[in-house]
Amino acid sequence: MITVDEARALVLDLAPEMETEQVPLAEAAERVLAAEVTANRDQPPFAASSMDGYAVKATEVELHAMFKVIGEATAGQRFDGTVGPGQAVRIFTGAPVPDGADFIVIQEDTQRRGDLLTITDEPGPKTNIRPAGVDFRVGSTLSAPRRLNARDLALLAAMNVPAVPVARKPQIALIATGNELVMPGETPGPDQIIASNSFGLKALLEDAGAHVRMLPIARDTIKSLEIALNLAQGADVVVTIGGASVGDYDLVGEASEKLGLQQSFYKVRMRPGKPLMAGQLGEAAMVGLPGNPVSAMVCGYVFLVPMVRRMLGLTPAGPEVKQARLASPLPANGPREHYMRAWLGDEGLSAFDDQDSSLLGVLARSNALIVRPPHDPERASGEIVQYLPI
Ligand SMILES: Nc1nc2c(c(=O)[nH]1)N[C@H]1C(S)=C(S)[C@@H](COP(=O)(O)OP(=O)(O)OC[C@H]3O[C@@H](n4cnc5c(N)ncnc54)[C@H](O)[C@@H]3O)O[C@H]1N2
Ligand code: MOO
Repeated sequence: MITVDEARALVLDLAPEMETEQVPLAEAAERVLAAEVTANRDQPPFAASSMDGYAVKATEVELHAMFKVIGEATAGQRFDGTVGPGQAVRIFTGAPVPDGADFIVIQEDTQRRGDLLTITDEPGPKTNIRPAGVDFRVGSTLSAPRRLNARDLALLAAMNVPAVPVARKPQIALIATGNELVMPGETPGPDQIIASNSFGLKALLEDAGAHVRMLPIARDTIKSLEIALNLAQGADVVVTIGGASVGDYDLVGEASEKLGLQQSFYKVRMRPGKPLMAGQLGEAAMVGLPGNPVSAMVCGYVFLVPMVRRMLGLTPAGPEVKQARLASPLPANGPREHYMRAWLGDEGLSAFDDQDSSLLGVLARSNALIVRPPHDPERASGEIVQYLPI
């Protein structure tokens, strides 16, 4: 059986690179910027007042100094003249600083009667002027690749960039398999349960930047699986859930091989997630996840999210392994790399007692997966271990 790292490398090899498409800025949130963007203007494009007040000459600023107000500068309409000795221009936040002025006295420090302005409080040394280009200049760049967040979008808008090149969203088709499954909201028969994995995986993969299409549940027959796999055509990645193990009704491998799957690997030395399968199915990459709900989700974090990141051109593709102190001890690990559901709090990491791979409740109460190497010995409280934030 191959290791998790080997399996992830093979999965990443299957991940197709996405082309670039242009999207309007208003639709670019969370998309992956595919090429560096360059500002073609300075911001602010002129020296601007940062306060409401009066533009004067700095050398004339002192308590009780008096000025004649000769005009007004607003945000959007500059004062065209020049501020001379003894003169002031009424100015508002964001307005261009008039020629001849190099200091803004805030209005709270002044008293005005008609055109006569007096400084009534010590203004202090701050000029209240934002130099031209202090935020960014022509040629400033926003680097790529990057997932565009709210802050990036505000900056791009200020740069006057109306549309951006982004990586096309990977299209992922999700196929739940099993005679026992019905959709949430349906009435299950006495031996049936609700298909849950697709919902967790859809949220996880869309959060990573993919577009996910949930296909109808496939039943445990070759024919039904073939129909579902055919419906998945057009997807960049086809993900099946369940039917991956060795039981008589675990037919995903057989059905996909009938359709021409070139298998890359089957089974990984990990827990949960052992019966993972991956390969190339026509134009698409295919990943067959184990059906146990936690196994499917853990494989989502460990393999599918990295795959989406690779397709989007993000680096590193692999999950970010962190380190933290154990708040409670851990038993020795077995031969498989173990991803243990855990809670990371102020005291450190605590693994949940029951790690059975059917327990979604435990997964929902977790915010970390402790990563245990094969044959890791017992660990005491206070020891440092590796974990994935989830
Ligand atoms: N004799 C062996 N039995 C099993 C082995 C093994 O090595 N030898 N491996 C076990 C491990 S580990 C796992 S993981 C599971 C994987 O099984 P499958 O991928 O074949 O999954 P199913 O049998 O179809 O389902 C397992 C379990 O999960 C439930 N399930 C399936 N799909 C969904 C879904 N979309 N939403 C919610 N729950 C789902 C299903 O009802 C079963 O309870 O095999 C072990 N067996
Ligand atoms: O590999 Mo299974 O996923 O341990 O439950």
